[in-house]
Amino acid sequence: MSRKLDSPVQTQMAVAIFKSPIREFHGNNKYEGGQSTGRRRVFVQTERGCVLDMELDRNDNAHTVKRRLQVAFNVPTDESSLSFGDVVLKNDLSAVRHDFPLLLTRNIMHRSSSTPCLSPRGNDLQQKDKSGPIEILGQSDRIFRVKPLVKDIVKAIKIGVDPVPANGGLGGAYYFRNSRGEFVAIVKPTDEEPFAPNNPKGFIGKELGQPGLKRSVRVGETGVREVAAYLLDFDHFANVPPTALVKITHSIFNVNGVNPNNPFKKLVSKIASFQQFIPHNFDASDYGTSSFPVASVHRIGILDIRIFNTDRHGGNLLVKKLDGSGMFNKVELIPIDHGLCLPETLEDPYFEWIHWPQASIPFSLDELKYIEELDPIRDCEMLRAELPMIREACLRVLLLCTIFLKEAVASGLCLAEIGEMMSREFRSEEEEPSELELVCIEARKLITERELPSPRTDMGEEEYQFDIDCDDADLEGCMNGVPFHIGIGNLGSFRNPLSKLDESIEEEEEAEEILEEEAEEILEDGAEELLEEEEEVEKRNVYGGFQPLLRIPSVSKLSISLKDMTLGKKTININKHPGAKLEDRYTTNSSSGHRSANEQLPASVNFVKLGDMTKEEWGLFLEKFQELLHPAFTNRKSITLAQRQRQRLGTSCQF
Ligand SMILES: Nc1ncnc2c1ncn2[C@@H]1O[C@H](COP(=O)(O)OP(=O)(O)OP(=O)(O)O)[C@@H](O)[C@H]1O
Repeated sequence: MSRKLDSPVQTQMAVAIFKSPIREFHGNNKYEGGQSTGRRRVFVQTERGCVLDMELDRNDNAHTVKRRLQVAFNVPTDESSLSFGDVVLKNDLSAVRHDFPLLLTRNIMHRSSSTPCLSPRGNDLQQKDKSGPIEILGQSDRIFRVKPLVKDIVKAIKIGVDPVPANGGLGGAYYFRNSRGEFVAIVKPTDEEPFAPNNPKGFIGKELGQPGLKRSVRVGETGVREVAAYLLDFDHFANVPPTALVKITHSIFNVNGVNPNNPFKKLVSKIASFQQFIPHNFDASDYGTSSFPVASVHRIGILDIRIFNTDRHGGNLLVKKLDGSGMFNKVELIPIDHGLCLPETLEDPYFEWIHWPQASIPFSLDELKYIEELDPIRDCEMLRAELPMIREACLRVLLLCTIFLKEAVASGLCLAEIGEMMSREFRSEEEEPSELELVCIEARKLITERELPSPRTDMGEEEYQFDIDCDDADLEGCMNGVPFHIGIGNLGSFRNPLSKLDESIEEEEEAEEILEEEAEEILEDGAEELLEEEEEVEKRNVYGGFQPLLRIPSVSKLSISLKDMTLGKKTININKHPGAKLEDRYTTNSSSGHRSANEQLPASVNFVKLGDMTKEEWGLFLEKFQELLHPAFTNRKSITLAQRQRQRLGTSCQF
């Protein structure tokens, strides 16, 4: 049963501070070392974006915190969940770190539009935020570059220099200015991302924590990725502008349901990414790419590969003329907008640079040294320390891609080749796994075989749900002039792993829906145990749900192999146009101007999951993955060679 909550307008009056037991705070210093004393300040963010400051002490547990939040939101403790990154807080709060946001959600996941949402109640809760207008979350040394910017902006706000909304992009973004009126930072609130509840551009329909524009990046979690990209850009190698997560309070921010032109618009607090504004002349989609320095393209490419960037389109590369005279050879590139990197599962990355000539030029010595010195384990530890809410699945992607980069470079591959091996191909509207994904599929198959020593006897024929049209014989053929052989003879009728994995997502979703419906009914009767089941669903969301029965056909030769074959009958329609800016991929098609998330989200396919493996399986998987890389790279080199030979032959034939 849902309790009556406040009106949508009140709902959106984000409140930062109210009286005890959720207290006021005035800066960070007194909490330094708070973790060791058990006293911590946290920001509780609701699924609709409201932000509340709260102090935890050593005696607090999830229940006591929820009880306090019950006072604020009038939602019973057994109807809400509190999470910190991957961790759904049941009792122990030791995972929670000082100064970081917790997410408060209601347990019933699918609500009708009339269902009220978590909202602070009562006028006494509004507008009592005495903390600074901008507070940097975390105390990392690495964000020292952001501090002076914050100071400048706070000064400017005090004398009435207001921020300006940015027009570009799908999400809400605001340019904050200094006292001279110059742009100093761009701020992107997490609840204004595409499809988030307070998106100002009409892309709404989801709540924080749900799958977002890309299913593998949850709504509200792009900001943490922006910061991760900056932190991973050691020595400012790729030139990512300094970025931090902040809690920021201003009346400019969008709250759907509140008239933006209301002169009495209230202050609202948001959790947002805060990035230094870099003056620039163009973006890469407006400018001749031949003038881009090879080193800049390589450095940005190296970063994109490490972080598995799914959104490196031309608009996300700012171009700054260095000489001011328009001489083409003097430009600097600034990579921005890393909100869609480090997805929770592998999908199709997008690398605008992939066909630029610079990407085919071999790496320089200093680039090779930088890559050689990358230590993905250290990178993961650093991110866990600096951004403790980052999800483990994202860190697995970072680890995997860094290993892939290092091994590829050691095998002599150039940037373009590495990018191509990570990218999927589209053939007649069907999306096929990348070579990287094929290696992962094979590695998973090998570890699954280890777990199930005699698959032929363990698995009945009925478990093979998706047969493909394929003779009971090995496949041989020739692709790009390179002969290939795929050994499938032993398996007979085998199940298409790609279809299976896709199907399993649908099954999982159906199962989830049923669970949620049941949960709704039983919750009405106040049944406690379903909450736990719901948390299990949440966990399965996080880890993807391990499927021990997942069987992959025996593919003896990688890469060339599956990549150039259609393995199943299942057609996956991908509604996207690689290369387009995100905003161009989504168009308004409803008269209200609001785009429903479910209407607009493209179908996406997941060929291989990483987050669902246990620690032990993950270790084994990485071992197999590395073993399989060498043949995959050798194969890629022979394809490149064959292509070059064909090109040469083609050229000579013209004469
Ligand atoms: N650090 C920066 N310095 C200067 N301008 C910036 C910076 N970051 C973003 N911008 C500008 O703000 C615009 C919107 O930012 P951004 O692309 O990051 O938003 P978005 O909503 O995530 O976009 P998209 O829909 O393309 O993913 C950009 O097109 C760019 O012009």
